[in-house]
Amino acid sequence: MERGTSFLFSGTKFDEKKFATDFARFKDKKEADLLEDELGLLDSGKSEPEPEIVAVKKRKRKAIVSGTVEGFSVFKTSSKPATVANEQNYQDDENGTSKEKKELYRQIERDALFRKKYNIHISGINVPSPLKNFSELSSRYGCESHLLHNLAELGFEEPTPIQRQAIPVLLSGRQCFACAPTGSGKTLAFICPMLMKFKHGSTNGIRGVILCPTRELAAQTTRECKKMAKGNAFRIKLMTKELARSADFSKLPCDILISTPLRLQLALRKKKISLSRVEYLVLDESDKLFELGLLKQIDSVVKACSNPSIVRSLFSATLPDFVEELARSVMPDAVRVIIGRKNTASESIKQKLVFAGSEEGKLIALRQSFTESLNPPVLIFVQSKERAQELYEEIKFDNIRVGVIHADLYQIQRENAVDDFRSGKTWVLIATDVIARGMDFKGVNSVINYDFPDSAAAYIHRIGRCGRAGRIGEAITFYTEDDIPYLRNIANVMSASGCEVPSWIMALHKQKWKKHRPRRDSILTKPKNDQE
Ligand SMILES: Nc1ncnc2c1ncn2[C@@H]1O[C@H](COP(=O)(O)OP(=O)(O)OP(=O)(O)O)[C@@H](O)[C@H]1O
Repeated sequence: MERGTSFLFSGTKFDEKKFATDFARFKDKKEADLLEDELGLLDSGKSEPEPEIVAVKKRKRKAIVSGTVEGFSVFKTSSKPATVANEQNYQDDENGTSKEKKELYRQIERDALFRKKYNIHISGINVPSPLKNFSELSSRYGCESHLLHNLAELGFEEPTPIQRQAIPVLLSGRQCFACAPTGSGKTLAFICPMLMKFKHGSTNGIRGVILCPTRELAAQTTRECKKMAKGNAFRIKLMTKELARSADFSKLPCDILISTPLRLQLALRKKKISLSRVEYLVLDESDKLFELGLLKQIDSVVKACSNPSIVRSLFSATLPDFVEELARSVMPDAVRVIIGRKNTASESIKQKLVFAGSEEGKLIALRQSFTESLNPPVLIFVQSKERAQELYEEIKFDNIRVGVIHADLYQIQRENAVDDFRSGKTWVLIATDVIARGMDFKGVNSVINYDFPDSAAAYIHRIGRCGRAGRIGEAITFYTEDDIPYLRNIANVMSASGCEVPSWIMALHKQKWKKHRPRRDSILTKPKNDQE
């Protein structure tokens, strides 16, 4: 094993005393304070030149997922870009005077420079200017004052790059697919235009739907949406199991519904919900939602959202070619917004690979780092529910406040695991990929990939639980002999985000990656019955 695994947890000695201080830090530090710390976010982007109004590049791409997806044809009916009264139109005006034309070109130039500064790359015609600041929400779009007040209360002083561009795009009634690094504020980028467009709560049926791949993420997004809507009588509902099974939405006022695809599909089957008035549909973590297991559910939701002027958007930190291809084919006029480079990890995360030799080696390395130094909160990812439980059983008596979360737990246990970790009651959370996407735990210092991730996207999302909103984070990935063929794939992500990778790893062949989940020896050091 590599010497000194514990150096990876740069920081404090792991003893009871230290626990007390840090525990207080997690518990007592108010969210607003934390957010204030996070405002360095905007200066981090490196510019990469790209022409401003770019025709869709003709690229050789991989074949799209086979099989037709009926509901997606619905996209085609509503993809005409809306005319925006309040927005500059870049199209050449035949009758325009040369003075007006000159001003238009100047504006295009100013926008191009501004986008370059914030590493914003766009494709599409007539893309609205990015936001210079949040007050433009009211000067350009007539944003209600309570919304600006809520932004200020949350400590959001400046829009992040994705917010600067995606908000005007969606407010202009344009469909959009957006890719921006983990922790870069995508949630607000799709919530804000919805709340602005809806203005007030109404009893006319559901107007906005946000789909998230997991219940935990749906619950978090609901909470964020409510925070932003504070002071206005919006009905923002999380689709719970009970609501999906028995609620009659014709009698249940709801403006914005946040759900997993499965629960919404269940409710649609019961025929107690209508999505025909939905004006905004967001597919968050869209590449995950487009995986084969969820595609049918997504399809039935898309079909049910039959309003011809609906605005659909796709958001994720990873946008594989097949998703982009699918999105392009069904939303031909959509604006594409990419922040930085596609499919890269956040640059504020220090990433390391550690050879652990064997399963036993991993456990020794983990224990060693716990006893020598630990900088909680720490998230540990493993490849299966069984292994999550095993690792939990192994370290729960190690004088560490540890929790576990995976899909085999009851809903209440999952909720408690998340709440305990958020509040600082637990310091280490062992998890499967169920919380790898979208979860925003404030101040996670380290992510440990105890088991090698099964794809480059999984890696990017897992480690993206730290280093959020401009903070720094540390990601450690254990590997064994079984994982070596896939090292290069992770190494590429690491080097693309500026981390050093040993040259022998960069010299390895890139393996074609099919979900890498090798059979691994049990983590348990004692037979199951001997574990208390
Ligand atoms: N304008 C802003 N200024 C400061 N902080 C912000 C701003 N917008 C969002 N944040 C904060 O940044 C953090 C990350 O935001 P968010 O969860 O939306 O990231 P994300 O891009 O969706 O990440 P992921 O890809 O992991 O889902 C949150 O804590 C959020 O409150």
